[in-house]
Amino acid sequence: MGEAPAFIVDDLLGDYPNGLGLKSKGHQTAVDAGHKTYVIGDTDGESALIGVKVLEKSTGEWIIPAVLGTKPQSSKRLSALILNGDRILILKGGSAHDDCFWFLEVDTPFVREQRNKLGTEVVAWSRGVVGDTKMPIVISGPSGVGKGTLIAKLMKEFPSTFGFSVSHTTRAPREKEQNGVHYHFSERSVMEKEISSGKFLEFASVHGNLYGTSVEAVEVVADAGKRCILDIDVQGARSVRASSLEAIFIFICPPSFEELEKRLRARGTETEEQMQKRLRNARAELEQGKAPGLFDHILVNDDLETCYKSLKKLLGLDQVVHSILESAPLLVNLPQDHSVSKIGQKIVIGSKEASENRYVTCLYGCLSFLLSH
Ligand SMILES: Nc1nc2c(ncn2[C@@H]2O[C@H](COP(=O)(O)OP(=O)(O)O)[C@@H](O)[C@H]2O)c(=O)[nH]1
Ligand SMILES: Nc1ncnc2c1ncn2[C@@H]1O[C@H](COP(=O)(O)OP(=O)(O)O)[C@@H](O)[C@H]1O
Repeated sequence: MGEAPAFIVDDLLGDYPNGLGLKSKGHQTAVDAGHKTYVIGDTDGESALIGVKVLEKSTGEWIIPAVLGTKPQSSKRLSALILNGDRILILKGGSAHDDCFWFLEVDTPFVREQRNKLGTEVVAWSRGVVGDTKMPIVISGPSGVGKGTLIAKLMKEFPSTFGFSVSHTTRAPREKEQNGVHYHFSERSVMEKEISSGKFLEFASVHGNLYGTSVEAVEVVADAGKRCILDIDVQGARSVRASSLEAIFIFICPPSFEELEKRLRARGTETEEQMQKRLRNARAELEQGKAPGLFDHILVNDDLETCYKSLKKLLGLDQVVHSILESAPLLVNLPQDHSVSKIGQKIVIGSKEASENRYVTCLYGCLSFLLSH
């Protein structure tokens, strides 16, 4: 294989006029996206985290954007590449495999929505994941339909494959629920503050309480190399659909409304008043769940074992001998001295320290490394 054309984005900084406050080149990198230039790196010389500044090219105005998501620690050597015109892949030289590449969303539907909501420039970080991470699974359905039961069965049968996204909620814990396992139980004022600081991928008010999926909840599962399961309501599913997190959306229906009420009563976790509220909301949720375009699959949970079998089938698990982690990801630490370029659908990371280029296939939010020869 010949030498891939290397493109080190740091080189771009040489093209900038003086007086832009840019520091030593390796600590920063600049990428053009439409009529804006994003300068990423050590932007104030003080923070230990990677900063972002945006240059509006038509006016020459610098903007400090609102930054959502967990910011990466700064690095001595950064390079970057724009993907699909809406997100920037950032590589941190000399970093460990679990910290070496990140995505900065600059114009995805999620960022655009946040920009409209906040009325300011917005960017959003997400950590890249090495390995063949499959798409997260979003499971929705009315209270008492059996979402938790089905998810528990899946996690029990495939413990090394699936990880549960532990949501935050302001509702009180039920008797057997553990903080940090079933939910992160939170005060409303704390959660509201965290919502405005951009901690959540999505959030919604459900049955009178706040519920939200933090960016970290999904990252923890991905970092463990597992496939993430989200148990969220229909509003949450809609937000995830609008975000750049690609997922499979499954809606669980009861065989009848009477059966739903029976299950909810038999579970015995709600007061009569709460139960009535959940049943009222169930009617609307069932209608929204069946609306076209939101859910990829609708399963009726009549007989539990039959429904569980159907769930496994649509997740491609029905034939699987229990060793999902067959192909262990090839873990590499990104060398300090590297270059990055895009050739067709492939992203090529060239390394002067290694004799060969490392070929990387880019899936969204996930890079799987394939060594080339
Ligand atoms: N949007 C959103 N909904 C959530 C989240 N976590 C849980 N939910 C939903 O909130 C609703 C109430 O959940 P919960 O109080 O545990 O009651 P249950 O559905 O009766 O088990 C359910 O529809 C959940 O799917 C979250 O992080 N975001
Ligand atoms: N297919 C089923 N048939 C009968 N009962 C079920 C079935 N699926 C779940 N259940 C029971 O219904 C109740 C509600 O299930 P749960 O998983 O807590 O629902 P959700 O998480 O959707 O609120 C639980 O007591 C559970 O044991």
